[in-house]
Amino acid sequence: MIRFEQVEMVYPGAMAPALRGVDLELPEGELTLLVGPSGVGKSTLLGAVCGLVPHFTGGTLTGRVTVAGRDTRTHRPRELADVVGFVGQDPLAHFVTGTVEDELAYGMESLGVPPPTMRRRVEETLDLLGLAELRDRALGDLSGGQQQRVAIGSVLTTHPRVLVLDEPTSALDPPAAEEVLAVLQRLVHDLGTTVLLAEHRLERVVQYADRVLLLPGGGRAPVLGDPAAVLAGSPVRPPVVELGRLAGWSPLPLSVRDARRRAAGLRERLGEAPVPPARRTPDTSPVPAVSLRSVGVRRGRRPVLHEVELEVAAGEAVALMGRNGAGKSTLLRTLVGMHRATSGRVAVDGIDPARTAPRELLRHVGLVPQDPRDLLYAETVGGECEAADRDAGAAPGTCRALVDRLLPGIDGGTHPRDLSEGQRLVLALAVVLAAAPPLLLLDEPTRGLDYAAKARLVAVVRRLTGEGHAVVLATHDVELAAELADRVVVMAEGEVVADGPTGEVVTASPAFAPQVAKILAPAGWLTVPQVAHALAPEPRPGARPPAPGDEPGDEPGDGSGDGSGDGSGDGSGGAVDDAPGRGTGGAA
Ligand SMILES: Nc1ncnc2c1ncn2[C@@H]1O[C@H](COP(=O)(O)OP(=O)(O)OP(=O)(O)O)[C@@H](O)[C@H]1O
Ligand SMILES: Nc1ncnc2c1ncn2[C@@H]1O[C@H](COP(=O)(O)OP(=O)(O)OP(=O)(O)O)[C@@H](O)[C@H]1O
Repeated sequence: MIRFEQVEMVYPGAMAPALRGVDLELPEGELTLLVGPSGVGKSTLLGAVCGLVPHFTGGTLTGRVTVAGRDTRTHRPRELADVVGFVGQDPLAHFVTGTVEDELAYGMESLGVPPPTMRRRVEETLDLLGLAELRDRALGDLSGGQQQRVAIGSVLTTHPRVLVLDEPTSALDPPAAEEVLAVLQRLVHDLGTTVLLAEHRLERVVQYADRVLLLPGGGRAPVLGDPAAVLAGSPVRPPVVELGRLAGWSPLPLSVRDARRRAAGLRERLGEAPVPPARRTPDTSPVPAVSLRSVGVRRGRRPVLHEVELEVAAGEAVALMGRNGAGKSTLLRTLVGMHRATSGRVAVDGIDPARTAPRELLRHVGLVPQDPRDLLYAETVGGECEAADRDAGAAPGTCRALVDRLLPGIDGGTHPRDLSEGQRLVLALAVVLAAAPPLLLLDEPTRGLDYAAKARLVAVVRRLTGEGHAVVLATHDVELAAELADRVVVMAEGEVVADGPTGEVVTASPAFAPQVAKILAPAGWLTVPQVAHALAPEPRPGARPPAPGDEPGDEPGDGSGDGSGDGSGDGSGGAVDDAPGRGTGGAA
């Protein structure tokens, strides 16, 4: 159905091809999961299937890509629209109408679907994606996850034979992600739709995949095959596979269910090993990093936050979780003064952010927004980093060093617009981390990040909390919350509905539980590094067990720091083989 013949793609002005030697065929009626390190070329490959590459991006595509027999280089995206539906990484950029309902209908209108059919499909899709209440809403006034749902819905209504989706669940809350994936699987099984989907959070998707297509990077050829077989040799692996490797299970499990069936022996081995206690809550400094008292916030005329109470101490890492539209981003934006509280009191590092000049505010708090583009203004990565160092009064080179540490191989001359999703996020993170304000706010900070980059981010943030910085992150990534947060705050409908130690909150609901917690329940393990540490045959003298959030090899005094040392520097995201769980005495 989708065929690549010796495909190579070079972007304008690029030194090296973004794709090389892709020669394979994806058969009809299967769900293929596209995986690989950040910046390796996944979006480029998807773009070549729907024609955006090279028609809209420019550059030179050699070889041939055909979809249902049509050559995507000689057919423009419009001429492929009756066959291929595409959901991109940035929904807002692809929206063509103003409201939710219009957007769901637009694709069908352009394909000439009869009005009664259109009406029926719009209603079905509104229900399917939980959008019924939002049908008249302006697209720009939706939360990130709500926008992503609309983007997916607008493509589903056209019933394409081929569906191409780029990280389609990256902004979705865990239950919504499951629903979307179940819908895609039903299309594949019932209608024979061909689905090609790129995703970093393999723990969410791999059990739905018929095949996995791996772009390993570093000049190695793509690998297409059975999911378990491909992931066994893949540089990117979900926690369930990491745990399987650690325990020596063969074949490797792909789902929590498979793993649970095999976990008896591992449970026994772990036996009496103490589950590491939650990290010591840091001493409360006289000035809390965040203090919200009965805070209410409106957006437009809509009340969005109600009576929010929240206190975050210096040195704490707090994860905000909760459904799409619950108010997480609004809360973070309120903490940097972008929204003014209509009631209650907001204090950040002792000041009211809505009444503080931006320059002064920078010294107290920094936000990495949900869309990192909102933070980036310079023409090049290098320029952005220099400006960040200047604004923050940091030593020259600070920001650039952070970029290299999080994701090696990003060229300083690249325009931020031309970065891959993960590369751009890393740049925005580095800009804010370079300033190292007392309070760091991260809104969904893992989109586009491979496991290795995520682990390095955890290490960087951990070091900052260790130095007394407070971190609040809004995230749907339950694995990240388990690794990074001391505390989890759950929001619903603009209110705080739960607030407690990570281990307690995430295991209280299957929606928030990380894979390891599900596999080894009722014991309290949350992450692979914790389990690896407990199994390590000879713990070094004086080594403490890792707490949630610690990265392998990031123990005090161990000097191995960020677990990198991978930098292949080829722009392929390089860091391919240091995912969490390695180097911890993996007693497989
Ligand atoms: N429009 C463009 N112009 C120039 N270079 C680009 C452009 N788009 C992407 N690139 C480069 O091509 C490479 C592959 O990017 P791509 O977005 O395909 O990666 P990806 O695997 O999807 O990454 P991620 O996991 O971060 O989403 C990157 O090095 C990126 O900087
Ligand atoms: N500009 C706006 N005008 C009016 N309402 C808005 C606006 N932006 C967001 N909202 C609404 O405010 C509510 C909270 O949105 P917010 O972005 O804070 O949610 P969130 O918890 O961050 O969601 P997500 O997980 O999807 O990112 C949602 O119902 C959203 O539709």
